[in-house]
Amino acid sequence: MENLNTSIQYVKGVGPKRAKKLKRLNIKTVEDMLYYFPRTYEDRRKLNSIKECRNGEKVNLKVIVSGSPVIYRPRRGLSITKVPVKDETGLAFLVWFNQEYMAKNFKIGEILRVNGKVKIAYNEIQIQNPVFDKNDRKGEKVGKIIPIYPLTEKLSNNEMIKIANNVLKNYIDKVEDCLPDVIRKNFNLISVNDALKNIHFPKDRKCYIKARQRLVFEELLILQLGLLMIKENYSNNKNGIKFNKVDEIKKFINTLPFELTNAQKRVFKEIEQDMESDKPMNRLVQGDVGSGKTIIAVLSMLKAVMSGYQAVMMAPTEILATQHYESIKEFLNNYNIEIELLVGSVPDKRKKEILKKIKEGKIDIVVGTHALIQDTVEFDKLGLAITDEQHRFGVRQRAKLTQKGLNPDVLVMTATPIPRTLALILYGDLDISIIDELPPGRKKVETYAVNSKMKKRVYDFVKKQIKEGRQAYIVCPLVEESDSLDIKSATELYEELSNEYFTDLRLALLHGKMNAKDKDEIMAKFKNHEIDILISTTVIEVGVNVPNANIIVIENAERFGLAQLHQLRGRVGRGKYQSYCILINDSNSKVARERMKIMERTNNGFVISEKDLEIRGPGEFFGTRQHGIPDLKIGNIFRDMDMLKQAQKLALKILEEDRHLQSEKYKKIKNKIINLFKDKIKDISFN
Ligand SMILES: Nc1ncnc2c1ncn2[C@@H]1O[C@H](COP(=O)(O)OP(=O)(O)OP(=O)(O)O)[C@@H](O)[C@H]1O
Repeated sequence: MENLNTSIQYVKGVGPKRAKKLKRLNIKTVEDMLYYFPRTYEDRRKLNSIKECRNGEKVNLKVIVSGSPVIYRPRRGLSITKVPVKDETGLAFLVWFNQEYMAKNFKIGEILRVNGKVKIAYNEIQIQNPVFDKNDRKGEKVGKIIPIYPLTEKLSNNEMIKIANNVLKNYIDKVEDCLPDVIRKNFNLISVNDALKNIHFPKDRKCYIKARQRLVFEELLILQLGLLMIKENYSNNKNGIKFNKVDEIKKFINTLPFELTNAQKRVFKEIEQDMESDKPMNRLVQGDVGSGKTIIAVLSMLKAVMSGYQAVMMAPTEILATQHYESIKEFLNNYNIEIELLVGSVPDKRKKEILKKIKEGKIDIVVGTHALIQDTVEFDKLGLAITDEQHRFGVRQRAKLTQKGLNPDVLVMTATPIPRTLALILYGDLDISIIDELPPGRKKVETYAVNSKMKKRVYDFVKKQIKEGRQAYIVCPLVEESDSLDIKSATELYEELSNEYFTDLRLALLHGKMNAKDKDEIMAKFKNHEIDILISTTVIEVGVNVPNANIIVIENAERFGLAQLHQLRGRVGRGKYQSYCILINDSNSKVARERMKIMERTNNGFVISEKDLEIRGPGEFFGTRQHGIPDLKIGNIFRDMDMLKQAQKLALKILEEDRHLQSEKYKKIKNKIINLFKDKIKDISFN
């Protein structure tokens, strides 16, 4: 049973107790440990001298034990063990607290390599709780680069180092390279064995970089291949629905109050072709804020319903689902089409009725939130599933919705433009359509970044706009990670503004913790212009459409990422009025200043997302986790962009040559792909 699937428990130095703790880190087998990478490293190669010791710094010393260990017990419950040591430059003490057994470890004259933090106390140089190697041998702890692992309770880094060491010693030869030799050669990658050894215990920086490169490349290639294979698998499945050519659609388009933009026409054509083919559609529609995605969804649903199927649309929030529901109803009010809204706040009795009707096929179009993916929702004949993602659903949730029909067509909509390279990873399983044109007549939202000293002037400006008949949003500061604090700050701002600046105007407060009915009511009032200023947390961030609102003030704008600012700004500039976005911020940080400048300069979401990638640290707003793609262990889709591009190219080439990875040389990589995706999506058959 000596293979990589061997339970970690049986590795030397582990045992059942440690195995339990390792399980918390998701390390169950030898292989898991091999692929459990250090989070960082500490370079303990350079030796210091005692003379160089500065308070608070970490040092590596080579010393000789110069006297007998002494134990002090200054008070009950505290013992101090001190071992005097020296080198040519001075004298120091190794110090441990409540570890009297340490005293037995040392003999006078013994040579040690020691690593620890310096504490200068009572005129003594102390190294407190140090780690050490004996006999002047470069051992496990001092004299080399030491890996620092992500840890869990009661499991120390030293224990992890030992385990990693044992695993490498006993199993590294069993690891087979999943990358064929030609790929390794072409991309100048080291063997997996060397890479694993050096990622845990790098000899030097160069070895580390080589190791990381190899492992990142492998990881990105596997991910990209997997996503492409899922897409291929899906689109080659001939058992999709063949929707009818529906002439009525043309008539319907002619009755719209506006003409479709060329981009909308092109994208809908792509959708129509997909829908009419016998393969299931799996398409992403990316469009900048306000580019008119809703009508595309409406047209697609109309086509599905006219072909005798049901359609469903899932949105990330109740406000948005309600809004979609209302606009779909309005667009389709001349047709005899049953449309229903299914969200968490629908009362149980009503919900039951709706569910029954959906199952019996009496409802044609259902719009809703997550409530839609519950098991109780069953369709009679689901033909089209649309998700309005705004970065909130993942592959799995999408799959859950899709499984409610028999290979229904799938349309994913997103308003967060993403550079193509990233879209290929985040939405690698989808075909992509882009609405890269705004409806005519839209004016650029004028954007100004100001500091909070200007607030009064900003509010005066808001007042002026409202006097002219417009409406405004004021977005509250984002409070870190805490809903309740968010609400507190929103409530305070609301009170301050109602009592001080806008005493004669109609204000309302909107935040995520309000119940759905209240939220809907406020949104409805705002839409009907019964409210002048909506003070809100970021719940309005996505998709809200009130064309008469022409000004948005964002407080503490520096706390938002660029994509989010762009989304928020997208709430205005949706009608015929010149619109304004005021970013209030007092931050002096370079990144914040740069963000504000970009916002002032451009209204184009695609440009903004490219810039965002350039200036921002990785992973700030679109954590891959949200997308449901497997977590990356070592690669970083932002920092490793170059490698990502290479891996993407290679993946396409490999699949061109061998669509199902059937040849012997890809067998190992195929197994890795299947393994990686197995818990993510059910029923993927890589035949
Ligand atoms: N071709 C068009 N010409 C004029 N107006 C249009 C056109 N297409 C859509 N609109 C209108 O533009 C507004 C924005 O459209 P929609 O709400 O679909 O945007 P969106 O793409 O969903 O944006 P967001 O992601 O910001 O919600 C709506 O009021 C819609 O009726």
